[in-house]
Amino acid sequence: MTNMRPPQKNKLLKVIILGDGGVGKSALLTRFVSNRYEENNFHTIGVEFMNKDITVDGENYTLQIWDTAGQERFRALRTPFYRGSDICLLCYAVDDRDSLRGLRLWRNEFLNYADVNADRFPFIVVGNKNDIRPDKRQVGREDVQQWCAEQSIASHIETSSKTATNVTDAFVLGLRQWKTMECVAEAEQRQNGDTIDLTRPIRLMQRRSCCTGGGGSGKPTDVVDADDDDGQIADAAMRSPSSMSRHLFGQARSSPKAPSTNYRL
Ligand SMILES: Nc1nc2c(ncn2[C@@H]2O[C@H](COP(=O)(O)OP(=O)(O)OP(=O)(O)O)[C@@H](O)[C@H]2O)c(=O)[nH]1
Repeated sequence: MTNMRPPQKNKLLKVIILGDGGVGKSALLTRFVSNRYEENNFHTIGVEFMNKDITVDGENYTLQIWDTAGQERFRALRTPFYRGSDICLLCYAVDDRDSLRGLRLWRNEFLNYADVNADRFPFIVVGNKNDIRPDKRQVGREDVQQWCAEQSIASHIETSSKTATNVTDAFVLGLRQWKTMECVAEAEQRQNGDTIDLTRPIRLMQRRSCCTGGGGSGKPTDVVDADDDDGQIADAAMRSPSSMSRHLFGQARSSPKAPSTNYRL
């Protein structure tokens, strides 16, 4: 007989990346999951996702990250996939002022289709391409801080998929914000008497309490500890076991990033 506990499954969180076409959403995903960067990317058509295992503050997570098409003409292809998101990265490029302005529309589109409480949802504003020459920069940190304050968004980070700066940190920031909000929601639930939402049975079963200790024996790709703050730091899909392959929804594209498995609607 043994006292060993069975290995705990990773918590599965759905992360969605939104923003104008060309700000670098696909590059961010590729850098985070595969640690690769390609200079010439094709526009995403529809949506696609990749999974990535990560350990943060001693807890194991599988992030299912959805990259969406930024071009307006693909709106109908991407919006059905907003539901069930746990974290949203709102992405702009620091050399494109309009892409920051556009985030208000992206946030509204997400709120419309994801049906979440705007005040209780972890939005992270990500300013990509911060490797560009200073004279090319169109968005200063003060501009973003002001924008975030107006939209009541607490978290902002600048990244570069090209130089791999802060890319993991952006996802970890989202994860920590999600965890904070879950803890607040759980505390409120306890105060108001436990209420079980029977409309979300699968997701409830997938999660352990966010306030309990970590552990688990998954095979994390990245490990981030609590102290690392300053350092480099559609339901069928949710059940996908793959952690590295890229899955396409909508039309496939002729891209060097073609996935090993394609799903088409
Ligand atoms: N300098 C620089 N260029 C980047 C960076 N990330 C992406 N790019 C470039 O920006 C272009 C667009 O990148 P994508 O990742 O395809 O942009 P996207 O937001 O996914 O675009 P859509 O698929 O149309 O929504 C590509 O040519 C990339 O090489 C970065 O961090 N720095």
